[in-house]
Amino acid sequence: MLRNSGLVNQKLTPFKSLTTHRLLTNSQVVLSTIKVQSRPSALKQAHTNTMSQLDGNFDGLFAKIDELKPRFIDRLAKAVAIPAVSADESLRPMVVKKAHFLRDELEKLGFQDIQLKDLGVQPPPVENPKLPLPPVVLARYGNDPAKKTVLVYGHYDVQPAALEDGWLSEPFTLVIDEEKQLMRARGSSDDTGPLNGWLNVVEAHRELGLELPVNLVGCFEGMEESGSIGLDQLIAEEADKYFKGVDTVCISDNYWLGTKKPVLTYGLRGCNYYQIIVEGPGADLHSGMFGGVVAEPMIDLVKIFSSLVDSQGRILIKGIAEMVAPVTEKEKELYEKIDFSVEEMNAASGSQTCLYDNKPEILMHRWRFPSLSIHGVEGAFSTQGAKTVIPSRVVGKFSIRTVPNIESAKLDKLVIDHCNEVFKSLGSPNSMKAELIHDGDYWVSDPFNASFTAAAEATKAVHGVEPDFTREGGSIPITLTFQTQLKSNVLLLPMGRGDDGAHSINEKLDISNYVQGMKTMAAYLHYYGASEEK
Ligand SMILES: C[C@H](N)C(=O)N[C@@H](Cc1c[nH]cn1)C(=O)O
Ligand SMILES: [Zn+2]
Ligand SMILES: [Zn+2]
Repeated sequence: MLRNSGLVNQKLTPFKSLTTHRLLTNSQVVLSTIKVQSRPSALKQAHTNTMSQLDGNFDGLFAKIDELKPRFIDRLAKAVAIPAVSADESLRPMVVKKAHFLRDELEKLGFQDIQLKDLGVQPPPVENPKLPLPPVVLARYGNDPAKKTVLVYGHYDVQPAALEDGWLSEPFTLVIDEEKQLMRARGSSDDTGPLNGWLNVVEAHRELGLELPVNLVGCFEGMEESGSIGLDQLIAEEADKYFKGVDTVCISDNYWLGTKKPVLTYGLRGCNYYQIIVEGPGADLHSGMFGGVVAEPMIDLVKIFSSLVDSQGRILIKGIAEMVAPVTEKEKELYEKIDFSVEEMNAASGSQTCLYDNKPEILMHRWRFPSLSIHGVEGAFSTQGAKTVIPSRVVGKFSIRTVPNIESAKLDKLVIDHCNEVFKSLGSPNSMKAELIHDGDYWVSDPFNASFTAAAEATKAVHGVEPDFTREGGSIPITLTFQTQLKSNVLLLPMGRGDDGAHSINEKLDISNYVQGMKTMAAYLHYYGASEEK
């Protein structure tokens, strides 16, 4: 049943299927080692020819994308209907099912050499030691040595979602809001919509009988929302095999900063995710009988939690601030030029809870300072009502978003030592273990290369404006691995808006962002294919 609380006069349509119903620090060093090679003139000619197939104008291609919109929405509806939540062990079969769905779609679209790469079982910490990791789906479209090769990455897993969290409709049913012209479902923006975008771009070319201007290599994973476990190794193994010849990498898995201006992204924060396990009594206890008599794990956990961060968002763990790269004068100028406002920030959070009252501070705290977030407690009473229980075992979850020049291993040691010291100071008879669940490094790149230029041209062709160049507060753990292992540039080309509600309730993708996003992807491939440099 659709729940429509809070919105009046809203037309809701559950979608029926058509057929069935750093500024530069670490990466600067890496980039300086990438050689820009001139391509032989015959190859340049080939690229110019594919570009000239369009006669320098995208009208036909864009019109085809517009025409195929219902089919593309249908593909998205089918994809989001599979609850591929990588963080929920019980839903792992659904993640695998979505990989199979993706393979079938790729097959139908004529992709070649489709492979489902097995990554083995999930390493600890994990409840089920035999839990299989979902496969990485590899596919290519075209293998013409005269063309450049673009690797497109996306993830088909999603964050958890439940109607009772406050969704207006079933999270795994695509609902079209006709009035707002948006599509609501978990994964619509992060990242099923953008991933589908690449498939749709291929379909539009096929329908037009238009040759793709580049060779496409698809790399689609099912563990991004859980730290991309296993993918680093696969990329290292396939760098000179499946990924041989890749000229550049394009990732569409982040968001515009606000709601109006398209952006291209050259930086991400990293994410180190930890858990604190506190164990005490042999079973959950009656607080009337045992309260004040036994040491309560939840009280110890709350004490440790409160020692991590203050209410102004300042991290209290010693040694972290010292690792953060200092802000430079040149850098400060950049923030002023970005199109963003405190009001947009408040609108996106649905509140007036922003800790800063000016754009540069907001942007710096989102992009270039670390943050520590406390996410939740496993094992604690969390439903409605007033249960008088003492939980016997609680697992607290928190993560730190990392930035240049935080060293991941050093951070882990600082965090775990801190938790051990605080717990020791409590004098509790309970036991406590603090550990890393997964990590992924930050990435900051140089946006002055052919791929970013092509994306800027594509943005101009679709939206009529120059994009802003932004960094992203979120993380895509595998980005730096692509850059270093494939010795290639990486471009982040977002499709959705800053208010899409990724990871939140009522995640959505505006229909215009889906359609314009695909046009931008398509034009990007044409501009990049025709460019003279990598
Ligand atoms: C930006 C991207 N779409 C995203 O949401 N990434 C996740 C990845 C993650 C999950 N755990 C650790 N990293 C994120 O930034 O939370
Ligand atoms: Zn994502
Ligand atoms: Zn995400």
